[in-house]
Amino acid sequence: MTSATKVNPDLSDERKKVEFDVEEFTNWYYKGAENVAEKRFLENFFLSDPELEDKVPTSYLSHKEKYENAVRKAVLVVNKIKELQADGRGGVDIYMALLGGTLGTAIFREANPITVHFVMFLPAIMNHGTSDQQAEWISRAWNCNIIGTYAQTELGHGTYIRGLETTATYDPKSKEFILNSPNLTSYKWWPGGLGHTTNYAIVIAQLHSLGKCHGIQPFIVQLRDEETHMPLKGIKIGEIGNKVGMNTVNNGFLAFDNVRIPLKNMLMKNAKVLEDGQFIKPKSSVLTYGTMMFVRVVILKDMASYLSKAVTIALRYSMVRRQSPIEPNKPEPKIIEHVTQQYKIFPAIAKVIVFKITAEFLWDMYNQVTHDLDKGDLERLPELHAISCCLKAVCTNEAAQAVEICRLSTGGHGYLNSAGFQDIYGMVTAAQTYEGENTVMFLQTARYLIKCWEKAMNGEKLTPTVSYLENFIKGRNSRQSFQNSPSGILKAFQLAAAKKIAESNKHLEERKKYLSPEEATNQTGLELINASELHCQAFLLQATIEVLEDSTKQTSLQLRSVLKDLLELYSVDLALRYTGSLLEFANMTSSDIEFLQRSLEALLKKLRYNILGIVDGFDHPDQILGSVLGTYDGNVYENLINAAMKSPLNQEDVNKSFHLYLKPFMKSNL
Ligand SMILES: CCCCCCCCCCCCCCCCCCCCCC(=O)SCCNC(=O)CCNC(=O)[C@H](O)C(C)(C)COP(=O)(O)OP(=O)(O)OC[C@H]1O[C@@H](n2cnc3c(N)ncnc32)[C@H](O)[C@@H]1OP(=O)(O)O
Ligand SMILES: Cc1cc2nc3c(=O)[nH]c(=O)nc-3n(C[C@H](O)[C@H](O)[C@H](O)COP(=O)(O)OP(=O)(O)OC[C@H]3O[C@@H](n4cnc5c(N)ncnc54)[C@H](O)[C@@H]3O)c2cc1C
Repeated sequence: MTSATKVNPDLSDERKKVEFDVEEFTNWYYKGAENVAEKRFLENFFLSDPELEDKVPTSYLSHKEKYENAVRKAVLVVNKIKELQADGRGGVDIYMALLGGTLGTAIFREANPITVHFVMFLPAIMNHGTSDQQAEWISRAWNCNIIGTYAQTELGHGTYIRGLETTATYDPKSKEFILNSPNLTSYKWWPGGLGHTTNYAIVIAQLHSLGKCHGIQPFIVQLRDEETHMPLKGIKIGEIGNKVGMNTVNNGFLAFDNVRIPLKNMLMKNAKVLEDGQFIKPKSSVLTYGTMMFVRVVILKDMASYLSKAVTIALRYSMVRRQSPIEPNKPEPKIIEHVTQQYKIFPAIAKVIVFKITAEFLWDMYNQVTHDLDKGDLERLPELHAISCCLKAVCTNEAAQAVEICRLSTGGHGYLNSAGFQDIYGMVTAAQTYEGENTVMFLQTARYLIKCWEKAMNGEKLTPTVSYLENFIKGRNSRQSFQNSPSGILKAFQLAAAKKIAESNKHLEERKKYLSPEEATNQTGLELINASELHCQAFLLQATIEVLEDSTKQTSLQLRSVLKDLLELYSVDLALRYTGSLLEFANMTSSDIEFLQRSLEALLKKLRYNILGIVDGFDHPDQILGSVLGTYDGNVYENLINAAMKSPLNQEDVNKSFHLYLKPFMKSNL
């Protein structure tokens, strides 16, 4: 991955000090040399296409130009994917790479305007459609003959989906549903691509039949004419305006005025309406929520890749930027020599690996559970729901925080759009809200944990992600002293999570004596969130310990040792961030904290000369990073001035505003 330009000697010197084989790490990280070759092939295939390159940085485009440029590219990208598939190449992974991920964001800078078509519209038809409905819609959608979105959230309700107000009323005479938006708060609001891109949508609406409401159900609805793209009769549609980030996505609003759709357009794999209007209940009412779960699982993978870009930029920059002598009369060091700077970046690098490992773990679990669901087995659905909710919350919260710290670690230059952090942050922080606001996600997990606690107290067997509660109840682990090792810290977190769940449950039960169960839950919300977060942190650490142990058996000693250091750094940092809970619940003492602090400092020192190999090993070409501060050659000052010269204002020496406003203003006092 060498650059044609001369590499900044500060960075090439650093590379000489890396003790392990960077390519070996890359192959380990992407699970095999074949995957790395495929990744590089795809990156080259897409990024070498001049049509996908921006002549002017997209941040200088207007809102409308940004959107139009993104749609142009989306079409090119899908056509290129089809080209690859015609050559017998690629499956779902290509979509993963291009709809989100690092390659997709390199092309779009913000996001792909048709991501929701692939990530929600299509999966919703697959998950909720009968085989007849799949036969009718899937191939048209897959070939993009129709483009759809997932219209669930409304102006008035996003979280509490049982409160959605759009209605779909069945008319047995015409065998049609009539869709209506009874008031302003029932307008659909936020669906990706809804504004001007899509012509179909999965609409989540309250089903009414034979005078009764049967709760929310998914309907497939045509919104625009397939030829003219004009909104169909009774449909009011538009875009909701520009946002913190993801401005290429064209999130929209939508209202219905007596829009009729045929009976067969309700997705009926789970619940059904018969021709006479009779409603057949689904096996489980939560099956309607399946599409959301799929996206929560996918989000985790994306967090690891977005964060891997941010840390690469921050670390490379820190190895060429020199500022502030540490010893008087000595030259200014690379800013990475300031220990506080190391602490801003190294733990975030460890997080990339932890999030990626856990995302893969969760992906396998998701596939297993959906396979079971297809056979009618719902047993592990609550567990998957619970773990995916808290992981989505912890990983998006921590990624957003870490990206912001990376930006701050690059000082003033990080505030420039050309540094690349703004686009990454825009993507990551959006995920804190979409697909379930994070506080609400923590509360969903807590609801499950409390149930598990009650089961464990009754001696019932628990599923693997919560089995540590059984150990706690049987008295195992509870009297152990705190141990400063990844597995010791894991035990401490499991103990803290178990005790916090127990304590929350105790307070919940106390409150239930004088409050309704729901209000008691509300009053206990702060503790429940805390319990959920501890549970999630324990899970992240456990999954990483297990996977690292297994997957590094075949690696070189040098690589294994660096990965072990990173795991230790991750766990020590985690323990230090949660001292409050560990002191309260996990037999930690103040001397343990002192020891952890020293371990942290020692680990930063130990990793100092190997850490560049890790970010180089993430293998992001400059185009993927999209940052003047993170290029492989480290020539940041040349990059900064070159990027500044691309500003439209720098294309002329004098701007017309001088003659129009400044000059008359400045001369007016004469
Ligand atoms: C096909 C191939 C294609 C190839 C593709 C290849 C892949 C390519 C990938 C490329 C990368 C792309 C990157 C991503 C970009 C994304 C774009 C952005 C998209 C953003 C989209 C959105 O933003 S779209 C809207 C999401 N909007 C929410 O997310 C609402 C949250 N709000 C709730 O989710 C509920 O409203 C809430 C709170 C549960 C209360 O609902 P409620 O009141 O009914 O629930 P209760 O609390 O009473 O819970 C009742 C019982 O349901 C249980 N349960 C609840 N949910 C469950 C569930 N999901 N599964 C199972 N069980 C569930 C619960 O555990 C209870 O169980 P129990 O009774 O046994 O305890
Ligand atoms: C970039 C982006 C893309 C999106 N794409 C789509 C899409 O394609 N399709 C779609 O349908 N939707 C989409 N959404 C909408 C998104 O799913 C919702 O915004 C999200 O679910 C949060 O709902 P809300 O906006 O109603 O927030 P609210 O629920 O109003 O949250 C506001 C505050 O209230 C708190 N709160 C709410 N309920 C509770 C509770 N029970 N307990 C404790 N606190 C609570 C929250 O924690 C938060 O602090 C998108 C949103 C964004 C930002």
